[in-house]
Amino acid sequence: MSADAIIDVRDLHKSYGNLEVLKGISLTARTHDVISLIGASGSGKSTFLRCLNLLEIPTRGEVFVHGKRMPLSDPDPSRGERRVTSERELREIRTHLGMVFQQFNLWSHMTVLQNVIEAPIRVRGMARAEAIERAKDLLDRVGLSAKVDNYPSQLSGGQQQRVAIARTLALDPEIILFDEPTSALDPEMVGEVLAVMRDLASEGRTMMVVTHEMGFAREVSTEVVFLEKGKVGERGAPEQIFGDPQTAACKQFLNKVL
Ligand SMILES: Nc1ncnc2c1ncn2[C@@H]1O[C@H](COP(=O)(O)OP(=O)(O)OP(=O)(O)O)[C@@H](O)[C@H]1O
Repeated sequence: MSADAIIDVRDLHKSYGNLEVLKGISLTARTHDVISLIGASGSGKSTFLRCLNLLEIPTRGEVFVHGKRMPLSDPDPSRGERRVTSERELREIRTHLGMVFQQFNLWSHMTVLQNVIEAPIRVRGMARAEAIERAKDLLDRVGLSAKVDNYPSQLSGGQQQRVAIARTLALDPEIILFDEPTSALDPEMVGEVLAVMRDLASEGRTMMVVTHEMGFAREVSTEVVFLEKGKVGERGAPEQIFGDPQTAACKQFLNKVL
């Protein structure tokens, strides 16, 4: 593993009962990488992303974050189940991995500002005044300084997703995992969220993005990974994948979506 790898995934497998969803995926994300995961519906993109921070428990394979192995018991061939061996370690490692979900997942009983300051105060023990100052800066960056005292239900989907991004940034994670961040949005709101993500990429944030937005994948990624039926079908620079795909499956997929 190279020294600057933030996430190193080795031979990841995931099954739900008899359904084998991930069939051995290896992938490394280094500082400043923007990796887009693309592929047909059901190819395993979201499952892969959720295995990285153990929101799903991989059946086999390992995930290393900064060289530290995610705390999982060894695969048990008889039962196929693995368990988290240290909740404390998992919590610690997760602070390096931010995640933005399709459905925003904001706390509905908290204002926008409270949503953003909660984790820094609770997880990092940051002083309240400092957390508020930082949160206001972040909300300004995502264009929402006027909404700090609103509740999520008073915001559009695009605005809620921008709050979710600010909330993730508040912990200053080394990599941000985006799980189809624009899929739940009305079309007119997709652009404002992608614009924030483009800004993050241009300032060198390390990101892994499951997306159906091929324009974003093509223009912003440093690497595109095409998943096909739970395996890496093809991977490469965006100009390679979009300009000259090598596999029939990737060509067919791109013909359908472009
Ligand atoms: N909790 C679960 N239990 C059983 N099967 C699941 C579960 N989560 C996902 N699957 C199945 O795993 C497969 C891959 O799903 P996943 O959501 O990872 O695909 P995807 O590539 O992200 O698709 P999409 O682009 O439609 O979101 C699908 O067949 C799905 O039905």
